[in-house]
Amino acid sequence: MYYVSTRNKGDRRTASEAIEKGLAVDGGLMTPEVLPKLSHNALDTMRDMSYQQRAVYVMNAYLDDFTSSELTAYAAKAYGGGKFDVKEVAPVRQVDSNTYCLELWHGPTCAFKDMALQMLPHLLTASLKKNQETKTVCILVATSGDTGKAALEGFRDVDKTRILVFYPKDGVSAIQELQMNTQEGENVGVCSVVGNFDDAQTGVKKLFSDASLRELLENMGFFLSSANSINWGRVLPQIVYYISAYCDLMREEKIQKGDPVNVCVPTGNFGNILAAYYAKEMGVPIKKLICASNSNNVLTDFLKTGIYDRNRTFYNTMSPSMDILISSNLERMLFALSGHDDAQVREYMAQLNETGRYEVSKSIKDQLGKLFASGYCDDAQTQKVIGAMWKGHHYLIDPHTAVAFDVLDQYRKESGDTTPAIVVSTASPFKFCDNVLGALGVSHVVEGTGALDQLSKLTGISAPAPLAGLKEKRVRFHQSVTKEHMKEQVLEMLL
Ligand SMILES: N[C@@H](CCOP(=O)(O)O)C(=O)O
Repeated sequence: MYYVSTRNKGDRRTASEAIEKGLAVDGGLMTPEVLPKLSHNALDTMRDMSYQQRAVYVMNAYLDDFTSSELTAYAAKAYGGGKFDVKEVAPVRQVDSNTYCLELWHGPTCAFKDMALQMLPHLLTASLKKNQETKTVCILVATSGDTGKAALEGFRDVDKTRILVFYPKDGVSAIQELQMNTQEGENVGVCSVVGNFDDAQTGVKKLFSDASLRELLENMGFFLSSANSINWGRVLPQIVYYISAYCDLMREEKIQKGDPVNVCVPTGNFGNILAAYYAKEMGVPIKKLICASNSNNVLTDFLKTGIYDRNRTFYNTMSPSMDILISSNLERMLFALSGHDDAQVREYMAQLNETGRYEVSKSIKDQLGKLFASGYCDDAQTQKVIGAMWKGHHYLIDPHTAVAFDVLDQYRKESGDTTPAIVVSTASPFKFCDNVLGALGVSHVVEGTGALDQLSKLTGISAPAPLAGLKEKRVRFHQSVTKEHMKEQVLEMLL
């Protein structure tokens, strides 16, 4: 199978080339030329498999230049060896008669990004070898909180890699910031950017297209790649957990093979819900893809109207990982729904770049309407949902997950659709303990890591070990730059 740029189908690469480079040279996103379909007995076959085995089964269909035994070794390292605090890796928990929660935060950094960023380093380093790459890969990451830490942890001290993370100053939670700034490892760097996530992400994308930087780095023995979901190696492992969740529900006899389910995904950069779309296209009976946003509701409006317009107020919310107005992975969706019309995608992206706005064709709009439902939830409502979930179900959820539960509720009320739904839970509530405590009615929240103990005491639930251990960690990174100075920062961090 080959991968093509969403902006130029003529740019055709193997899987290992797509993963190694992260982004196409024209700024497009490398995307499978053809989506593989699950065979008619694939779900039955995977039903009784472990998460690791399912990951190999699914990834095999996409990665022609990797062998099954290579993928088996990566899956064992990524998801085994005690890296996840539950043996199921991505457990599905029943909340009520037709609502399930897919918990994706049992990994080393307590967010769903671990599901892909424990795998990507194996895929990327193998890709370097397969393509006889001698230079060191310099991975640039823009993060609104979760990707950064997961990427740092995944690539920490990985041979032939350097990783540099940019996050928005004042745009991540206190725990997220501490997780990143205390990161250990010889090949890591972290820096805040004055501005919001879009500033950081646009800044990183500019660095990718900066020919003089590329040349300079080449002379220093480096080349650039990405650990954001623009890299196909990030999206692929995320497809696995949707298929796995469906298999778990079959195994638990909550559903029969073929029964439809809805999925509700809190998303900002569109990578997580895009992975659910690919799972659906492969043959998982997903009926509606429900896209949940916070007050940065650019995706809600887009999916309802076909008009993408980022010219609006940017809000810093209590679900910061979704504080995004330029949603990178939508580009892959447009490529799929336009029938791989690279010229059309180029045109939309040029308009987005120049005016901050584009309107998709009627055909794309109609397809979006059939595939997706969308909604958003503000901070006040997010707090209420966290409180109600704890009171009603004794289930502690983080603000992003609360946004998804609320949007699912809105969808059900509006549509009357009672299809069993899987809500995607993207982060441990302890990552956002200050806001979670507030939602549970605590008026005096202790500063810093003390809030972890406070939440633990209040709920009787222990903080995940990697977060509880933050107290002992030394803060290593303090740098902050304006978006105009990110290039200098990259060079400085590499020296
Ligand atoms: N929510 C993300 C933003 C970056 O998204 P990604 O899917 O491209 O990694 C974060 O937590 O950093």
